[in-house]
Amino acid sequence: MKIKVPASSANLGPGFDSIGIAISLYLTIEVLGETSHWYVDHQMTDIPHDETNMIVASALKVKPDLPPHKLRVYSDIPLAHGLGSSSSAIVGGIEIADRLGHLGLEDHEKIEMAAQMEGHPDNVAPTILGSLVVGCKVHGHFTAVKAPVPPFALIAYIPAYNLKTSDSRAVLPKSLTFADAVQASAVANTAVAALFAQDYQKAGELMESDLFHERYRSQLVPELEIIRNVGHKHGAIATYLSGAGPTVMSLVDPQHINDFVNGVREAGLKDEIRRLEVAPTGVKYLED
Ligand SMILES: Nc1ncnc2c1ncn2[C@@H]1O[C@H](COP(=O)(O)OP(=O)(O)O)[C@@H](O)[C@H]1O
Ligand SMILES: N[C@@H](CCOP(=O)(O)O)C(=O)O
Repeated sequence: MKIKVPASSANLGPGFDSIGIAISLYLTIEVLGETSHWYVDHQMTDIPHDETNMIVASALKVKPDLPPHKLRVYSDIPLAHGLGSSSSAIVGGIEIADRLGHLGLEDHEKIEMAAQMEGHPDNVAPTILGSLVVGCKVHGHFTAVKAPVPPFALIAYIPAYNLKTSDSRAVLPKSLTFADAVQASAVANTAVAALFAQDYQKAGELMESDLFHERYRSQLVPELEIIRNVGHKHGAIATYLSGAGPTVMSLVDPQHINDFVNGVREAGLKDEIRRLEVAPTGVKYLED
């Protein structure tokens, strides 16, 4: 059995810890036979091969008595780059528990479990449901709603350096004043309304007006402001910090992709640029 899990790009600017989009990079997990102990065969550096591996640990949180198996893992999701690798690992683990344990979990139950493990639903909800999802925690439980997908190309600038989510969260303030929280959530609310209304000029402007996290994190990812400025001249409707960074994501008019990419290169940025698609479906189970 095989499990295919998309990556995700969270926040979309002001939707901090709430909004995310599933994208066309994948974690693939092959579940091989039963063994005496869990073993994860993979080529990633500094990632455990035993039951402490995040995929196995997540599966065991859901069903502690799962019999040990050998897994083979392939991934084209860069680790610690703001493209949701840890959420994909968690969601993959939950799917293993569901399939091997014959649990018959519904999507909303998977979202609840995954978001409880990750702490927020913005990566795990699109990874489970596919496409663009808005979610939150209310009365201790997670809930999520699919939103229309903007018809723009997703162009990711993926810096070579890593940035762990925990390090990027460490620069955020512990609290906001009441007035700042009201203003930041009003921007986010209006951005979501513009996405549902498919008013992309307004949505783009509001996606670039986050007040929750980007201003604190831009010191860690100087490429954000540079690419945002390129986008204003070369056909992007919005540029935001993908997840906790360092990937910078731009929504670009498909007719202007070459202009935009040339603009990024002319601005002196030399790391990887990838055109990604929105993944319309979330985690998938494939018989073989
Ligand atoms: N395929 C995987 N298998 C096991 N652990 C993984 C996998 N992908 C990610 N992780 C774990 O998640 C960590 C990266 O998480 P994080 O810092 O939140 O960055 P990201 O933005 O990529 O989610 C890795 O160091 C590793 O511990
Ligand atoms: N809302 C979180 C999202 C983290 O996403 P990741 O892809 O960097 O794990 C945050 O901004 O910290």
